[in-house]
Amino acid sequence: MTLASIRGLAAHYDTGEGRHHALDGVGLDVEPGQITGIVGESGCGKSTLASVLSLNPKPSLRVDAGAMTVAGTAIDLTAIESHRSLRGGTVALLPQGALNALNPTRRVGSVAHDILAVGDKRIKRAESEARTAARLAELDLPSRVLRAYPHQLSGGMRQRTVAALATLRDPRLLVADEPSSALDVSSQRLLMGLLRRLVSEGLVDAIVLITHDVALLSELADRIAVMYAGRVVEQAPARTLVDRPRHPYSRALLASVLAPEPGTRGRRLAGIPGSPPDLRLRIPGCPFEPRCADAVERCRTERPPRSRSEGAASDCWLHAPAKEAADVR
Ligand SMILES: Nc1ncnc2c1ncn2[C@@H]1O[C@H](COP(=O)(O)OP(=O)(O)OP(=O)(O)O)[C@@H](O)[C@H]1O
Repeated sequence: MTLASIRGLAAHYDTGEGRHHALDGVGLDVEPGQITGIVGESGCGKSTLASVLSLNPKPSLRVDAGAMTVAGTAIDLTAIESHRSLRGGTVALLPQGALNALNPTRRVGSVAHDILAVGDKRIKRAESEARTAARLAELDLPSRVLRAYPHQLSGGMRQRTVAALATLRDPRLLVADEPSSALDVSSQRLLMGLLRRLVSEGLVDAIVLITHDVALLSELADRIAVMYAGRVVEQAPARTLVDRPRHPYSRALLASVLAPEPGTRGRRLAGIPGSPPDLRLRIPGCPFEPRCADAVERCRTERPPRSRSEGAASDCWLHAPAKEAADVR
């Protein structure tokens, strides 16, 4: 059974400069036993989607429409806070930046005790230490980490410690939002191996991994969802997506490099002209149309339907079933 499912999710932030439609009708299925990767350029809505999926949205986010279920529970998207009891135990977030995620003034064991006490108020210190030490050991960390402050750990150890804490209550779904972006290459490898192990050893049922790194996802993910301008424009088994991307944006993404954007942790697509649309504007058709070499008139005016083939789905008029696309071809 699908572990988490999202349908037609639309959400916005109101700012002094106008309303940003960060998510515009997103659909996503997360299957148990799998790592689902979400990839896309800076500002396409990845973190916003991760925040909703992990039941941890920014207070300023407003959901306009959509439906979501997680581990059999229907989530009230207008009152996500009301589901906070599912955080940690059912859904957990592995955040970016291990250093910021750990409290510098507290020992790891003491933080771990508080996390476990959320699920079991009467848990004894000895038991929480034993359970935490076991989870640390599964991530190749010695039990002395229990008594360490964050600054006493190396960067890679800190990130694994954060992963241990995030999974301490054996969440069914782990949402990892760019967890490796601040790490050196060898710590990145360790962390990615760890994510794979968490799923293969059943410590979590499924992982959603947000990244701008398509190469990494092609090695690690079972499925990949490609986001553009607040929408998931294509999702497919990882191999299928890498070998035979269908959506013109996915093809451009795979053919190009995502170049660092100065002053942010984001990435923008280099190598194809133009830039993503301003999310304050409502886009009636396909948001990639202005940059798409294959676009036709209808792409500008009508939202492309979802077409499916070989376990893959893409939203593009060029792949629409013959009846719907009759006047395109
Ligand atoms: N707190 C906020 N207030 C207002 N607008 C926001 C807020 N957070 C995000 N946004 C806007 O929502 C859109 C989606 O942002 P989001 O952070 O989800 O994208 P992203 O794909 O995760 O980007 P990045 O890869 O740079 O982290 C962007 O246009 C962004 O400017």
